[in-house]
Amino acid sequence: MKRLLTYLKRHPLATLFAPLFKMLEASFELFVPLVVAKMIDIGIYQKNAGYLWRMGALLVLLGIIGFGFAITAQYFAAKSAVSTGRDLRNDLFAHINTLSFKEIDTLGTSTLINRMTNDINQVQNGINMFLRLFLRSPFVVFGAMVMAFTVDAKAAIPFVIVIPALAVVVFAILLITMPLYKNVQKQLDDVLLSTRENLLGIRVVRAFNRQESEMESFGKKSSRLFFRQIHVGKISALLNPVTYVIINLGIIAILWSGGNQVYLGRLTQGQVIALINYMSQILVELIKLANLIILLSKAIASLNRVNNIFDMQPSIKEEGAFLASKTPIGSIAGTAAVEFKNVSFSYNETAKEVLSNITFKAMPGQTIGIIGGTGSGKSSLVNLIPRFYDVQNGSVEVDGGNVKTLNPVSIRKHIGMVPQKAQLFKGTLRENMRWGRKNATDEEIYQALEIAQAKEFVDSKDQGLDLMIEQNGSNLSGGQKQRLTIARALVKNPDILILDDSASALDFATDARLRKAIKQQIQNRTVFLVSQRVSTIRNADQILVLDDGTLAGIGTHEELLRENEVYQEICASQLSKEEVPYSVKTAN
Ligand SMILES: Nc1ncnc2c1ncn2[C@@H]1O[C@H](COP(=O)(O)OP(=O)(O)OP(=O)(O)O)[C@@H](O)[C@H]1O
Repeated sequence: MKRLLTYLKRHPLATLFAPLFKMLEASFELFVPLVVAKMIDIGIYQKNAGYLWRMGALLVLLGIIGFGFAITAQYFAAKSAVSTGRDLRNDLFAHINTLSFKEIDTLGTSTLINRMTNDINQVQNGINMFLRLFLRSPFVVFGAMVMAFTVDAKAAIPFVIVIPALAVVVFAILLITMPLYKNVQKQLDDVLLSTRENLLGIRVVRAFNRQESEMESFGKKSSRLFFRQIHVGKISALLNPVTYVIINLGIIAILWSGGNQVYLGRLTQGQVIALINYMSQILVELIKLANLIILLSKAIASLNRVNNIFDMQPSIKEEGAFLASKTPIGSIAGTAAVEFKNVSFSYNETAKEVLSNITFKAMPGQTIGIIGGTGSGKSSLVNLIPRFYDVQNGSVEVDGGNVKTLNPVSIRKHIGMVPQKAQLFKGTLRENMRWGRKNATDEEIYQALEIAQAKEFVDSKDQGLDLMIEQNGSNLSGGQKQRLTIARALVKNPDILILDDSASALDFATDARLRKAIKQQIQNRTVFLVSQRVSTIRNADQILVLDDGTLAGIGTHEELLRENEVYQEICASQLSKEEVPYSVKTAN
């Protein structure tokens, strides 16, 4: 709540004017029954047409002024709500961008998207309604009661009974329904998450012919939402009949006692009508208030979920010593570009270690091949170099500095990372290529495309660097995307290039040409080549063989082929017998 207040304070005028104008509108509304009473008692009773016209005009005037105030209040309430929503959304997006992968993995992307969209929208709607009604409704309820007493204290006694009775009913129903509405909201979350996951993975769903079972599972979640909504709806539906019964009993009481008073000449007919009108105003406002409370309870639940993300602190902060961006890595003679010293790592403290006791040195200009079975820890290992995660034991050093003491942004400036999943963004090819270096020239981009073996296919498209890339690169093939992501990393001209299985969708010939071009054209750069293919890493200066998170061997292709059983097994499954002359125990 405190956080929300600081956001509302950024728009003080709109936030104050909205309830203020709503109160002014309500004040005008409270005079209407009095004017109607006068019309009955004087205009109709005395058959005074002139008076009726004047009072009629006054009613129209009250209506126009009230309408003006209502529109102004609505404008300010919407302005405050929308501005607060925008600020919250921007700040939450910025905050999510500071979170480390550890937190993002824990929360999950779908949850984060939900917080950014649905939850902030709920908060926005809550603010809008709150500013419009939180002062107006209680003001009208008590104002109408006070006005009723000014009409006639004795005849207004039913108000003293009806208002508390109404309040008790409304709040009892709210008390029962509020937790139920929370459940509805939770289920709605579930449905939204499921929708998002299914639509993002629609190709996989179709490929596995899972439509039926996915529809069934979605149907179940959707039905659960339906039943929860119906259940809470049934209880909420009691609100209207019960409140109408109470109000009508109040009206009967007013009519009965008021009628007697009119008969005795102590009260006029107009005054009785005014009392009935005030009773109706109270009913309408109490129902509005109940709806406001329901909406607020949803908005508060959403606000709490947004706050949970705001309260989450990044485990890796953008602080620490700066790795000089102007001095290339490898300038200090004898210092390794990257060094792992007894590194052990797991994704969370309680989980099994994904990497255990890894020690190796990558000297500047060396190419390091990393090979191992699926899930052996190859991607996890390279993700530690740009400090995407922090290790639990040992240390990862870049250019002689422990990454834990270095500002992660400054480390990443030196690294060109090509992740396993090729990810491009909507925009032109040129915009995508400039992600690592804003001012890269077309010539530099073409040079990178050439090394990445992507120039030919870019040239085959008429638009060249203006080629429009759709969301997620959906208008490109898997291999084309991979080559473009490699080119994007090369445009950055990094000191350390990490290719995490980035050529898996390329044919062998293109893969070979790519490696040759990297070797010839990017010298003095340290390159990490992660692959499951022996052919990709066999010419590396050093090959790390990973087996279930441990370093099973380190050396050149020839050394490992001679001495390392795990490597021999991998080679035996991929290379010809002539290329693997050594005995392999479990070769296939
Ligand atoms: N974000 C994560 N959170 C939790 N566990 C993870 C995460 N990423 C990977 N793992 C686990 O860490 C282990 C190593 O995964 P990693 O991706 O490093 O293997 P890999 O050798 O690169 O596999 P592949 O060749 O299939 O890409 C696996 O058991 C995997 O389940």
